[in-house]
Amino acid sequence: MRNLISLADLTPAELDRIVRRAVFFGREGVDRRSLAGKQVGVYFRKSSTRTRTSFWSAATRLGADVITYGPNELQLSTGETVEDTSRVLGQYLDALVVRTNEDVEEIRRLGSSPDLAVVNALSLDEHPTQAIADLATLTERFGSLDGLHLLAVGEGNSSGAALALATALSPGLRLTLLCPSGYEVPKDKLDLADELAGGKAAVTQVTHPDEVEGPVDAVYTSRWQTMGVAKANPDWLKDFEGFQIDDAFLDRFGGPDAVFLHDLPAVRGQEVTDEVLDGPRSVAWRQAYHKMTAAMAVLEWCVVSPGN
Ligand SMILES: NC(=O)NCCC[C@H](N)C(=O)O
Repeated sequence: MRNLISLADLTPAELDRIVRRAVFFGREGVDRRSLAGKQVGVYFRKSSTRTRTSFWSAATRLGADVITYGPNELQLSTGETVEDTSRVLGQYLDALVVRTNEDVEEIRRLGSSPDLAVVNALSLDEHPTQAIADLATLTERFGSLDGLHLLAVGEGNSSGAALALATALSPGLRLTLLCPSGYEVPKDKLDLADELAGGKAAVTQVTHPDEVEGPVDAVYTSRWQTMGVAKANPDWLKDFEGFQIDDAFLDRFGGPDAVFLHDLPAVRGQEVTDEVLDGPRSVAWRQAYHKMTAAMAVLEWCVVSPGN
């Protein structure tokens, strides 16, 4: 059993293997039995459309049985400790997939039982399985991550932080984060990315579009209002002027084969226009599909770890 709580816990080879496995599922089909007889819990304390359903579907397609818990269904909500919860659930389950409003360190406590593999399906500060789906989408599209330049635009949220760590672990991939001033990916995550890459992560953060050094192969955005993160400034939308991805933005930074990614859900007409999200350069819907192949790859890696 092993946890997948932060990408920072992985080696470059491990991340590469999980991403390749997700691409493999996308190519060869998603009905496998490698988790037959296993039990997977899915515990979501926040809203979810893609991640919860894709993990459930992934576990079922791999042959596991699934039990799901809403925000108030475990005794955690009546005061049982996280460690006691982990110790008990580890006797029934092989894996627990968790989405919470806490940070990575809180999920680590839930992963304290050696008998339970805990998967971070979004914490306040990192969204590792999203980044795995994102890298699988890019690998499938371009054949390799080597030499790609990804531009991630908008609020520097958990998806942006995960992309920074994933980039640090993916030699040849370059990431530019374009976040309005005051909404950047936190410095501790960028420092961690640097540390992972031996002091030279190919990650740059800028706060104005004029500072982006293109061209880029992919433009990524995320909903500007991150779940559970209230903005101090009631006029915050003004801070995001010039950050909407429309065709002109894609033309300005992207080369002819550039693609558009979005972790979804989208607020159409805000961070992205319909023409881009539904247009020929969008791989956002395939990216959503890869949430499931990534979930399969992660569950296998955590619970059974087959060689391919
Ligand atoms: N694909 C997803 O997992 N979407 C959920 C929202 C992610 C976004 N980064 C947020 O926290 O608001």
